[in-house]
Amino acid sequence: MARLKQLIREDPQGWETAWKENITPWDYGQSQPPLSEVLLTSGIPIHKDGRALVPGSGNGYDAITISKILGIEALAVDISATAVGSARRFMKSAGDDAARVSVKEVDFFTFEVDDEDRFSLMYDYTFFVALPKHRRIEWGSQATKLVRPGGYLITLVWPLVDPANPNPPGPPNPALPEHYAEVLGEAWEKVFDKVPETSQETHLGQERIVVWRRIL
Ligand SMILES: C[S@@+](CC[C@H](N)C(=O)[O-])C[C@H]1O[C@@H](n2cnc3c(N)ncnc32)[C@H](O)[C@@H]1O
Repeated sequence: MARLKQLIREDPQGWETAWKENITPWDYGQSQPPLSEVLLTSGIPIHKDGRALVPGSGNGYDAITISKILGIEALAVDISATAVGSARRFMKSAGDDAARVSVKEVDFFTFEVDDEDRFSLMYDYTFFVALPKHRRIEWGSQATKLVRPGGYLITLVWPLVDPANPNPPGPPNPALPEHYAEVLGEAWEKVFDKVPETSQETHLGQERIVVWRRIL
C-alpha cells in the first residue's frame, strides 16, 4: 500500500504505473453489491432512456452492472491505458451483459461532451476518495457539466470518515455525504441516503449509498 500511495498521491500518471505493476488492491472482481441494491430496490425513477458514465472505472464492472440492470448504454472512462485495455478484455468475457458498454481512455477532468450527449446517470465508487482533496471541487463541476438537468448521480461513499482518525494519510481520503454536497452545490439535491444492506463483509456499516438529482 505504501508504494501505491506514493505513486498516486498527486500525480495522475501514477495510476498508469500502478496498473502496470498490478497494484490494484481496490479491485473487487465485480461491482460492490450496494450498486445493484440501489438500482433494484430504491424506487428512484432513474431514466431508462439515457446513458450512464462511470469515471475512474478500472475494469468496468460498474458500467456493466448499470447497463444490465437499467438496460441503457454505459461509458466507462479511465485515465490509465492499461486499465482500459484490461476493461476491454473483461467486456469481451462478459458477452451480452457488456453489449451496450464502451470503454474510453480519458482524463475525467478534461472530458467534454456536447449538450445533447450529456449523461442521465453518473456513478462514483472509489474515484472521489482517490483524488487529492483539492480536486474535489473540480470533480463537482465536472459532474454538473456532464450530467444533464434532471439526471442522477449515485455515490457509494467508502471509506467514511472515522471521527477518531478523520485525516489519515490517503489515498483513499475518507469522505462523508456532505463532502459531495459541498462541491455539487445548489444544482443538486440529495434524494436518497442509506447504509446499504448488502455491503461486502469488510465494508459492513462503513459505507453509504447516496443518490443525487440534478435540479438546475
Ligand atoms: C481506486 S481506483 C477505482 C477503480 C474502480 N472504480 C473500482 O472500484 O474497481 C481509481 C481509478 O481511477 C482512475 N483514475 C484516476 N484519475 C483519473 C482521472 N483523472 N480520470 C479518469 N480516471 C482516473 C485510476 O486509473 C483507477 O483505475
